[in-house]
Amino acid sequence: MEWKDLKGKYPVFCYHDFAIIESDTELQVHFDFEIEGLSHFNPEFTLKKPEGSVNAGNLRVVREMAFSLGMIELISYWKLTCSHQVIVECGFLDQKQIAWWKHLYYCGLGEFFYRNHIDLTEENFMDLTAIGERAIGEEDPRTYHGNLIPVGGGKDSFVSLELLKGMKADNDAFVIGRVPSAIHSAEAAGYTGVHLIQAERSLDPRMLEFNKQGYLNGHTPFSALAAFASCLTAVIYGRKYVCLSNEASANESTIHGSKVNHQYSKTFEFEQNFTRYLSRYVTDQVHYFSLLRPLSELQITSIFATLKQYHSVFRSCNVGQKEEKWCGHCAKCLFVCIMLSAFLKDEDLLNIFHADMLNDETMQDLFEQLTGILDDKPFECVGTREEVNVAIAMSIRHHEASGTPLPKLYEYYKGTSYYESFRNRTLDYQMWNRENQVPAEYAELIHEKLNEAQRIWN
Ligand SMILES: CC(=O)N[C@H]1[C@@H](OP(=O)(O)OP(=O)(O)OC[C@H]2O[C@@H](n3ccc(=O)[nH]c3=O)[C@H](O)[C@@H]2O)O[C@H](CO)[C@@H](O)[C@@H]1O[C@H](C)C(=O)N[C@@H](C)C(=O)N[C@@H](CCC(=O)O)C(=O)O
Ligand SMILES: Nc1ncnc2c1ncn2[C@@H]1O[C@H](COP(=O)(O)OP(=O)(O)OP(=O)(O)O)[C@@H](O)[C@H]1O
Repeated sequence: MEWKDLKGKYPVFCYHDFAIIESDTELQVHFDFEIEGLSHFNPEFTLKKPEGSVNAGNLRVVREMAFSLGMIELISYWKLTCSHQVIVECGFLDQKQIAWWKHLYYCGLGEFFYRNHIDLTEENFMDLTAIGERAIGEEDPRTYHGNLIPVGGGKDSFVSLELLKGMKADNDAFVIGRVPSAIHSAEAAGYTGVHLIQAERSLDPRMLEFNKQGYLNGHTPFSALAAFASCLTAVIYGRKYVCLSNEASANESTIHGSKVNHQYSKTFEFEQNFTRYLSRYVTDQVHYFSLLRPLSELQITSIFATLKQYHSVFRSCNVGQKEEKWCGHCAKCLFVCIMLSAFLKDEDLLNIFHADMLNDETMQDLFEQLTGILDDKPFECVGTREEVNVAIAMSIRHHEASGTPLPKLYEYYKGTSYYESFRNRTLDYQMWNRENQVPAEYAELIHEKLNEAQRIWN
């Protein structure tokens, strides 16, 4: 279906309402969205409550968070028709908030617009109005403490779990959805029982049905959803810090020379905007930051490569996520394999991935996209072109020093001009991206781990 036709046929999208349904053990938020003339959509978000907790739904902060969660959920339904007018009936937004949400939607849907050839601007893609009231309710009398650690199941969250293990008594791991690798990762790091918080998020099946019929579909900013969901959870559990594992490398755009970034809601720009919004409009008790923000993917991998006890558990592959396996064919699998090849031997890589990707010539296109030989990066959560090249150069040197034959993709790489540019490059363990919001006491933990990794690998 053509986006212009759909936009014309369905001009109005409504966020009618959100309802907090609460029992002694559970808090559920039920949303009501509608594309006028097409359908209502009623997704839900469900969270187990801590034992002995009071009625959270009476708190202003919980109502404001639940409303905001709906503001980010709605984008998955809005994208079916890209309706011009979006009317929010169940909450109030001032002009700054309206601009804030439009910026998030526009950048977070950058890949969706690009791949569907939708040439709208941030000014004209949507007219957002809010005609409801600001959330009211009791103020929260508690003082929050401890860490909530959202876990995705890949190497990055393992590094955060490891960095924060000294504070374990005051930590909770948090997983959205039934993601087996994430649940097993948290468990492997010792987070079980009440310290493993799981949230259920349902997608309205009518949206999935419209997808099948050919309505518009594409990437949505899942990490922005994770930001709101984890902060709501931090409020319910009285946790002060929400410690994400997004890295500096996420800031690089996917499409060369443009701002289109698959990982927009993992960027520092989003993190800063989000924390400002949170403290101004919702709560100043929760501090959302990414613990790994000062680091590159290669630095993170240097730490993860030392955590051998987790090598059989972690899964970074989004394709095989539901079956808890590495698909062995996607950009993320190849990217993680290249990163680890800078530190681990070929047989260790085979044990992890059960696929010999570096000898698989069908991976050459993805390999060229990751290195920058081709202009655009794959639409996946992968690191910068530069660090991919540095990892390959490091691995080639290790192979040559030990007299091990080079895998086919690295043999091919040696014949490209990229090899000449990168052949002597190595990881700078002490590199520290200053664009971060990591509290000083946590930064110290990262420095210690980096030094340890440097001692092991040098
Ligand atoms: C697509 C997505 O975000 N999936 C996350 C979701 O998985 P779920 O099982 O609920 O849905 P899917 O089977 O993946 O999708 C079914 C259809 O529904 C549409 N859809 C899905 C989610 C959504 O928020 N909006 C939608 O419209 C979709 O278009 C399909 O037609 O929840 C899981 C946790 O419960 C996440 O783990 C799933 O994330 C996937 C692994 C995934 O690949 N996500 C990509 C968006 C992705 O690239 N994720 C990045 C984050 C990038 C970012 O900008 O935030 C990453 O994981 O590194
Ligand atoms: N289903 C989820 N539940 C809770 N938090 C999540 C979920 N998916 C992702 N996150 C959060 O977003 C961060 C970034 O996601 P991403 O998938 O890039 O990281 P990862 O799974 O930790 O590692 P990798 O980059 O190797 O996949 C995670 O580290 C985690 O903090």
